[in-house]
Amino acid sequence: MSLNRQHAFRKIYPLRVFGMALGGLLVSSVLYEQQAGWPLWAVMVLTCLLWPHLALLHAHFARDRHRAESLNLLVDSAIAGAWVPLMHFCLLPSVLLVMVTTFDKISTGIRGLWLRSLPVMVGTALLLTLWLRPAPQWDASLLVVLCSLPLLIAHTLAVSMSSHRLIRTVARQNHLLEELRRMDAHTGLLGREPWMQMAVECHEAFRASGQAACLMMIDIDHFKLVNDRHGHTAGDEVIRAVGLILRQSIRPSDFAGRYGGDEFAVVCPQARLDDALAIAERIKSRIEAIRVRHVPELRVTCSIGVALLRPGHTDVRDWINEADAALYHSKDGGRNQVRVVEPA
Ligand SMILES: Nc1nc2c(ncn2[C@@H]2O[C@H](COP(=O)(O)OP(=O)(O)OP(=O)(O)O)[C@@H](O)[C@H]2O)c(=O)[nH]1
Repeated sequence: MSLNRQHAFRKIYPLRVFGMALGGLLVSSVLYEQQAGWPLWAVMVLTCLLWPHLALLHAHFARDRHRAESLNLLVDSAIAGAWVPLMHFCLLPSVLLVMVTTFDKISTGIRGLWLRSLPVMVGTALLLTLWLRPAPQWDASLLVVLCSLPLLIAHTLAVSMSSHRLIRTVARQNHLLEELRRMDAHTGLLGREPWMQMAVECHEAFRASGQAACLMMIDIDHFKLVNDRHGHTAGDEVIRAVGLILRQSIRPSDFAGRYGGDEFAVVCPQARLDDALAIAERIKSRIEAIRVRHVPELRVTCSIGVALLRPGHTDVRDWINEADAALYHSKDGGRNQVRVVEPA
């Protein structure tokens, strides 16, 4: 049983005190209009003013507080049902009490609670009707209408506010889920597909408005050896460190993704080749400085290929291929370097 469910009664307590007090105002107006005797006034004090505190004590001292609070909620329904015949079926307050109590059950989110509460409410109303046989007095005076308003307004406001909160929470969580779906969990960089999507958009912007951009492919050198010599845990730490370095080395407008196992890709929109080369050199030297805990002798380098977006790149694949070709030149040239393929 979750801690939250066990402590829900504390959250319900002030709402019950407030709601029952407004219900008490409504019931009192009917009792006043119908010139009820003291026993009914005593029942009103017990059910509307004392009951919320008794419910708190009941849940607080129960072994299973969630179960006790569920029972309290059913007692709320029994009270609402009882007041229908006790108010001689006065239409407006009766409907209001029944509706508010039922909506409250639905809004607890406890599965089937409102359905279980209905027979309790109807049963109590029926029993008291059979016992007391009250003569119906359907009409509500202006005083009763006025005394219904606080409960009606407060309940509508409370329901709207809680739906508003719920909608905002769901929207926030959806946004977070979408972010997580786009991210590579290991490095905090974009996953390959979302990165590719953004690269396509950048390529389209270039075709539409000639907006310059550079792309770099980054591959860790001899990473298989890192794994073989120092173990996969050390390899994983290197991958994580490279992810962090990329995030810290690029400009806010750039975006970096994990392209494959030990291969990363960065797009720098509105960057000239010189700007991109400066970023690439920064990344290269920061990767050289990586040190892994427990493996002080481990040294890491990377090779980087950079390509400027050109009209000859008919789609994003051409652009990536050119950066890849530059990366292979860098590997062939002895690794740990940044290369650009000079356009033919
Ligand atoms: N520890 C770890 N290893 C990975 C991960 N992803 C890929 N690898 C390993 O990275 C290695 C990549 O090796 P290769 O692409 O063959 O090349 P390399 O050893 O880096 O050599 P060069 O690229 O030619 O310098 C493979 O052995 C993969 O198993 C990962 O997330 N963690």
